[in-house]
Amino acid sequence: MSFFSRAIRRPRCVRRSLRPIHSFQHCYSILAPDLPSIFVPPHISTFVSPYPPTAMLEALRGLATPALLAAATVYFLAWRFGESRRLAHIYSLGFSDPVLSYWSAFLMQIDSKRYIQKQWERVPPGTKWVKLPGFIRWYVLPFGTEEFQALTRASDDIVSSTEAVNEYLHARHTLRNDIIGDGIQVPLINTELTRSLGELVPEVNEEALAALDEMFPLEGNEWKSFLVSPALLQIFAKVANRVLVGLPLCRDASYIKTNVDFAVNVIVMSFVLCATPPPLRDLVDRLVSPIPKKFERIRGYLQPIIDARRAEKEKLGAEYEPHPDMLSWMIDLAEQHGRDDRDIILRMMSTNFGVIHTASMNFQHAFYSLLSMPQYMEELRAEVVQCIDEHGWSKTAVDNMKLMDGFIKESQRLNIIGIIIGNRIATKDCTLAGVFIPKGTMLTANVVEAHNSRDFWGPTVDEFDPYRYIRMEKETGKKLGIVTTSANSLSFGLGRHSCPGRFFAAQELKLLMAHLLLDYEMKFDTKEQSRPKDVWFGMSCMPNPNTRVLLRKRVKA
Ligand code: HEM
Repeated sequence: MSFFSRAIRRPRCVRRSLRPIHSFQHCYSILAPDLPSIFVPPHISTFVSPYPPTAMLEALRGLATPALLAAATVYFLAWRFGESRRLAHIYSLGFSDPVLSYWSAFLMQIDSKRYIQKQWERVPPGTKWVKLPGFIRWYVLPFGTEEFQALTRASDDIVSSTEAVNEYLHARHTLRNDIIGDGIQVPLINTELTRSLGELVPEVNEEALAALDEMFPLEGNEWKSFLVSPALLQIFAKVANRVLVGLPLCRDASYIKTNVDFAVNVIVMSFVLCATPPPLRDLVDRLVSPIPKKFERIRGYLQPIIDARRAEKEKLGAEYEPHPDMLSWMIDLAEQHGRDDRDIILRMMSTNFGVIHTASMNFQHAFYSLLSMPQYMEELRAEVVQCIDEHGWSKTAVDNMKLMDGFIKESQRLNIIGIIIGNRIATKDCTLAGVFIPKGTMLTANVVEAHNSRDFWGPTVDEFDPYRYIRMEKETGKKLGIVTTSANSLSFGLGRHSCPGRFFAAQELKLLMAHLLLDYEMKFDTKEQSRPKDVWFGMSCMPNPNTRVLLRKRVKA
């Protein structure tokens, strides 16, 4: 009684603030009744809780039923309307249960490469498709060759790469795929750009030299330290824009920066929109997206050029010589399809998004592989010198750099930029390699397995061997270069939507590497001169953005 009265006499606010401590005391005494109350200071332990233990247990018991009911409802809804039930017939890499699969998704996010490797090893032989848990959805992957081929051969009206991009990049908002989602500009890369690669070598080469000089300025014979990632982004943006818009715009620092930033904006906005409930996405996009401003800036650069080229064409008539760049091809394309100038500018921005970061990341990986295996430098240099001596800076010379090709391809094999590649969404219920795939399923391929399969690559699968492809070409008689895509070479995706820009990309990667080898001495600017660890986030990986290298001008013999 005296305890009660003491407690009652305390002001209400004090009693309230003590509630958590009292609750803890009660739980503690229930869980460990024999232990002394070591966690509770003596002046507090003399108080009496306003909630006697039995009352609290009653309260908890009262809450238990609604909590259980709520959990059962969530579980039922997840099972009834979620993807898990529709994909129940497909083997799971982890828990298949609609709720427990989130635990698998969590484990997968922590170390996705190891997760998929370990789970893949456990798949029973004869399995056709498997599914990988994500936080947002399941990813369905072909397990065998027949299923992989079914995926690569499936037509666009069954599996859509555009719908997949619309989902994971929120491309309707970020890349304005609501306007340019028909992708009519993509064939220009396969046709006009790839056909012009030979003619473009002198220009690409000139731009590569100018961009390297600008981003890695050196004087005398001193070593100088550079942060690689931002420098390479600029270099690749400039080189690519030499063939996208030509001179002088490709050297305009502000235009280049706007395009590089735009790509980052697209990624950031795709995360923001992913976290936004679908009905609010339009609004959030309108309120926070920096992309419309980027569009206005790019329009400021491109519109005068578009106008000038049209005026020139009108003035010169039959004597007009079109500029050999993507902008000219896009202007013609827009004319054929009756599209306005906004359409052209959006397509140019979308192309820029696809060319800068991918090439820069692939090059960083190859560059860091070279710095960590300097034993290959002399052989690669010798090859470059021989090819240039024989053919000058030409397409033939670049094509003949076989060791360089193998080196970059081997770097792509072992340094992946994500564990899955080639996302497609099933646009209707369908059957692929004999298995039912429901509408809306995200299909994709396992890069980790493709690039590290001991069965395919043999016992040296874990070794970095740039001669691997030269040997394989001799043995099989099949061409096997950076640009070759197959079930075991997925860096450029798969099937009919594999990267059409890979021929240009291979050319620029090789040209830049050739110039670095000929004109620079190089090493890591790190303590042990070792390669900094790649950075993984979820299913994606990028070369360490803090990597610094030491460069100095190379004295040529
Ligand atoms: C090393 C550099 C590059 C890498 C690693 C790369 C990689 C990829 C990948 C993985 C895809 C998806 C393929 C699929 O879904 O199956 C893709 C698509 C695409 N890439 Fe690249 N790419 C690179 C450079 C380029 C360049 C330079 C261009 C343009 C000149 C380009 C234009 C495209 C286009 C337009 C698509 C979409 C194709 C379609 O939907 O049909 N890429 N790229």
